[in-house]
Amino acid sequence: MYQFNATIPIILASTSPRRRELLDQVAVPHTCAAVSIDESPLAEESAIDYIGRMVSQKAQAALQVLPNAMTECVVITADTIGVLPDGAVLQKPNDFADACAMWRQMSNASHQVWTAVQVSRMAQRSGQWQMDYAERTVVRTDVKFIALTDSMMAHYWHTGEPQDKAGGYAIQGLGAAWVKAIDGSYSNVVGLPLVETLDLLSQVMQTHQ
Ligand SMILES: Cc1cn([C@H]2C[C@H](O)[C@@H](COP(=O)(O)OP(=O)(O)OP(=O)(O)O)O2)c(=O)[nH]c1=O
Repeated sequence: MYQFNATIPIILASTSPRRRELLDQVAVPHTCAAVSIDESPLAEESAIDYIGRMVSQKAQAALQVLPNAMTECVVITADTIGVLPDGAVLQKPNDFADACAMWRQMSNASHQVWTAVQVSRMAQRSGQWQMDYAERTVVRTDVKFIALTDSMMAHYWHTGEPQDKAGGYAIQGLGAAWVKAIDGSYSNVVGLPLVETLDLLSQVMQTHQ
C-alpha cells in the first residue's frame, strides 16, 4: 500500500463518478473539481496525441478552479477512449446511429481501451495557481466483444448506459454482457488505471518534498 503525504491535498479534476469511486476503492483521500474542455479531436490527430492533449488541457483547466484556501496540491486528470485496430478513436456516442456504427466495428472483434492519466503538482504564488511538475502515462487494455445483433444494440441504447461512455459501453455495468475477454488492467477500462495512477501519485508526491 502507498502512503500519501497528508499535508498535500489530492484533487481529482473530473466529473466522472467512476473515477471517484475507483480512487475511493483504494483509499486515496481526495476531493473533486469539475473541469470542462472542448474534447473535439484536431484534423489528422493520432490517438496518442489526442489523449495526451486531453489530460494536459484538463490539468490546465484545473488551474482556474483550484480553491484559494490552499497553497499547493496534486491534481489528477484522466481521459479514456476506445481505439480500433486501424487506429480510429471511439469517443462517447453522439446518438444511436453513432453508437451502432461503433458497435458494428467492435462486434465479434477486439478493440483497445486507452486511458491517459496525468498527475500534476500545483502551487499557488501571488494568488495565481501554477503547474510545477507533471508526470503522465497511457495504459492500454485489449477488450474482445461477442457478436452483437441489431436488437441487442437497440435494447442497450435504451438503458441509457452507453451515452456518456467512451466506445458506448460500461464494462462495470450492463455492458459486461458484451465482454468476452479482457487482457490488461480492468480499472483502466472503467476510466482510471489504479496501479499506474498510484505509481504516478507516489512519484509526484516524492518530488519537490
Ligand atoms: C469503456 C468504458 C468507458 N467508461 C467511461 C469512463 C469515462 O468516464 C468515460 C470516457 O469519457 P472521458 O472524457 O474520459 O471522461 P468523462 O467525460 O466521463 O469525465 P472527465 O472528462 O470530467 O474526467 O467513459 C466506463 O465507465 N466504462 C467503460 O467500460
